[in-house]
Amino acid sequence: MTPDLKILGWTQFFTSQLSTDEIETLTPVRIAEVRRRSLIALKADLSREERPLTGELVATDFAVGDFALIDPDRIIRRLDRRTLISRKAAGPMSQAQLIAANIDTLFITTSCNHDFNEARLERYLAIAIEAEATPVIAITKADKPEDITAEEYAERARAIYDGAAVIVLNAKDPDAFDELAKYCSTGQTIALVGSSGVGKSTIARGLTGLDIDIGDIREDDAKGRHTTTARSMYRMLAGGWLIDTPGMRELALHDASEGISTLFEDITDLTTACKFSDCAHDTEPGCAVRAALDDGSLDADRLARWRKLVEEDTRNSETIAETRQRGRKFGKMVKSAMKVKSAKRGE
Ligand SMILES: Nc1nc2c(ncn2[C@@H]2O[C@H](COP(=O)(O)OP(=O)(O)OP(=O)(O)O)[C@@H](O)[C@H]2O)c(=O)[nH]1
Ligand SMILES: [Zn+2]
Repeated sequence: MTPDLKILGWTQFFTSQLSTDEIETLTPVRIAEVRRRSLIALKADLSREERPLTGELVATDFAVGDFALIDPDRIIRRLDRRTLISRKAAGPMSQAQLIAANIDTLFITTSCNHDFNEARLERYLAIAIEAEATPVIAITKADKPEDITAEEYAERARAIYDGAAVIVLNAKDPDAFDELAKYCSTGQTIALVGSSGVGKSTIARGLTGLDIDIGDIREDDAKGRHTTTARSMYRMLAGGWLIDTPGMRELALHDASEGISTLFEDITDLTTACKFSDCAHDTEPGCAVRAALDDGSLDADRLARWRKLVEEDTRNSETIAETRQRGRKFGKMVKSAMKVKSAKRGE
């Protein structure tokens, strides 16, 4: 294993998954693009090579940012991920779609104006924590704050979660990137999320020196054609990688109960102190959550946001679980129908 692989974001975590045989015969790569029937593999010399998806390998099992092993002709296997960001796909078949793998830091972007919103930040924080990526809150437009000062926005952000660094910046100032750069050095992989207009593309351009538009990659059109071949992995000036895939823009919360528990650790702790284990924190006697509200140690707004987030997560996670269940039943039905057919044909 050559140390050059570090340039791709490779760590001991991935080396430990390889057999001696694999180390001798196969090439580790990072997946830079997932197409319908092939993958674009990024090699340690930074060249890109296409490999067809053959045999058991299907596009839906891969995400941009995954590490895999290839030989001169094929993809051999995907390696276990360190982190994974997925989303709930739109439409009735609400499956989880893989958005990006092995992200170290998620820059949650907002700005010093009406975009700043605790509930929105908490939703992204829960996603980052659940994915096991380090959340960093980047607040742009510090040069023209609205209503309150930039430092006051930073204070509000810091009050949300002490596990996230908060950086206030003017994304149009080249010096602003010094503070972000420490998350972007060789071996590191980042992604940017946030609403339209908060400055994601401005930050991405500053970090890469490339003329890119974050979140602007169109998804497949209704006829299932790929409408774009835009890249999804960009090398940053500091040496790391920025991943921007279709879907990063519409991240919705799902299966993030752990992320929510960590983010709202105070409330999680209170709920375990309620008299009834299925307490709805409503009118039940012995409710520790209500007691905290009453003595002023718990903020009512924060509790309301927690409730909404838990509800959203539960709703979305259920649909995904149900879809999976349906899919499995359908698969079984097809299999048994085929068995009947082949039995009829005397196979
Ligand atoms: N003054 C100031 N303007 C900024 C800052 N960050 C971004 N802008 C401006 O805000 C506008 C939107 O920035 P973008 O980088 O396009 O925002 P985005 O998040 O990529 O938005 P979408 O492309 O719509 O998703 C542009 O005109 C930027 O020049 C900042 O820190 N200060
Ligand atoms: Zn309770």
